[in-house]
Amino acid sequence: MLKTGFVGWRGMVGSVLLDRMREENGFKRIEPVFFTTSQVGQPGPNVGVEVPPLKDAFDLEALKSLDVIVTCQGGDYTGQVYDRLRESGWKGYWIDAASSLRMHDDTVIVLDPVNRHVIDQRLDDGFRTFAGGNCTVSLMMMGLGGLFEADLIEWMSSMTYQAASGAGAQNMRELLEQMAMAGNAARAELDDPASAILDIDRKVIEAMRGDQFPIEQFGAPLGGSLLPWIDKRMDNGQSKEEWKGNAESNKILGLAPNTVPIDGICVRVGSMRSHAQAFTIKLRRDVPIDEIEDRIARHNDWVSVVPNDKEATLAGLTPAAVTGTLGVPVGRLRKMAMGGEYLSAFSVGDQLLWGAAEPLRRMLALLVERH
Ligand SMILES: NC(=O)C1=CN([C@@H]2O[C@H](COP(=O)(O)OP(=O)(O)OC[C@H]3O[C@@H](n4cnc5c(N)ncnc54)[C@H](OP(=O)(O)O)[C@@H]3O)[C@@H](O)[C@H]2O)C=CC1
Ligand SMILES: N[C@@H](CC(=O)OP(=O)(O)O)C(=O)O
Repeated sequence: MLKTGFVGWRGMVGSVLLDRMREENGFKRIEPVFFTTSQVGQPGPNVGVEVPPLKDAFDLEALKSLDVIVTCQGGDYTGQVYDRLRESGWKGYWIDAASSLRMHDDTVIVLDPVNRHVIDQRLDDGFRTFAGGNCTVSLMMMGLGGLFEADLIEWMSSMTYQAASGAGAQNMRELLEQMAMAGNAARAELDDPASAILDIDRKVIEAMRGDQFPIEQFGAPLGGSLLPWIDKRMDNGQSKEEWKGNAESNKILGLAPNTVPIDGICVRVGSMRSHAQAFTIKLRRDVPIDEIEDRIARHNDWVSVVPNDKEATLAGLTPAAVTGTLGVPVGRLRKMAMGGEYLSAFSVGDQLLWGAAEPLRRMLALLVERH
């Protein structure tokens, strides 16, 4: 059995990973060891098999004894440990949720329903470092995998609607605090059906612009508003989140950079934990819409096509409908006014499941299968 260390399992992504592993009986097939940066010696989590007390996540000797390390602890941790571990001669498998190693030449970005062929090839070639993709990228590729597989996409623009969870647990709390404060600012007027909506609106915007409005995490009001910038600025004016769309997607598919150009604007909205994206897709040829729907729906077990009507869209193509599930619905599929080669699409997916934890869980399961 592969001796597998888990770092970052207490965090948001790590907790979702543990839940999924419990659901799939994943801990029965490995020898799990749990690590911590803050609680050394305390009991490990209940995962249905006996586990030793928590070990120090910076203890290189303990890490070197492992066959596999799965980390959801973040890029800072990876930066402090990974190189030293490899330099010490450790040849185990490193599976990472963070972005820091993704674009390294010796790292494979894992999303096996889309790039199992790339993963298998790299494993045969001796690759030992694996990273989950950016949440928006993974969810986009799960949704549109059928079009990529058939090489139907010439280029694509993706406009995102990203949930608060992508920024972290504290940000989810802050979003709710903001919503509560905005609502409470107009409480009396809301309780009075005769009050004027413009009075309500004025009180809410005053609260949102006031000194008491909680913006420590996001830096600006998100509840009742939106934030059209995620992550750092790149030299070309893109945000880093936008840059990842192109760079990571092509790498996932094993393609040279920019083979399928992908660009757009990434926007934080007031969803809790499901990202949504609107796509403008330039097809290589004018493919009939029923063929497009068929290719999308057949690509993997989690994608589904939502009929392009209001009732089905509101019932199934929203963060409220999708959160907590592994489903990746794709809808609003139609040819655009620009011509038959231009396709619109909209997708939603839970950014902690397929967007973060699930590709890592499946990569570990794949290693278990091969050993
Ligand atoms: N959030 C996201 O959407 C995505 C995140 N990622 C990557 O995963 C990394 C981790 O993200 P995320 O899970 O959101 O991080 P969290 O902030 O939820 O958790 C990170 C670590 O904080 C420590 N911690 C301290 N206090 C607490 C507490 N009260 N409850 C739980 N943990 C606590 C834990 O480490 P310890 O047990 O050692 O104290 C935990 O592993 C990110 O840095 C990013 O690189 C990747 C894709 C998506
Ligand atoms: N940046 C993503 C979340 C994330 O952690 O992305 P990455 O794994 O690429 O750092 C978001 O804010 O929604």
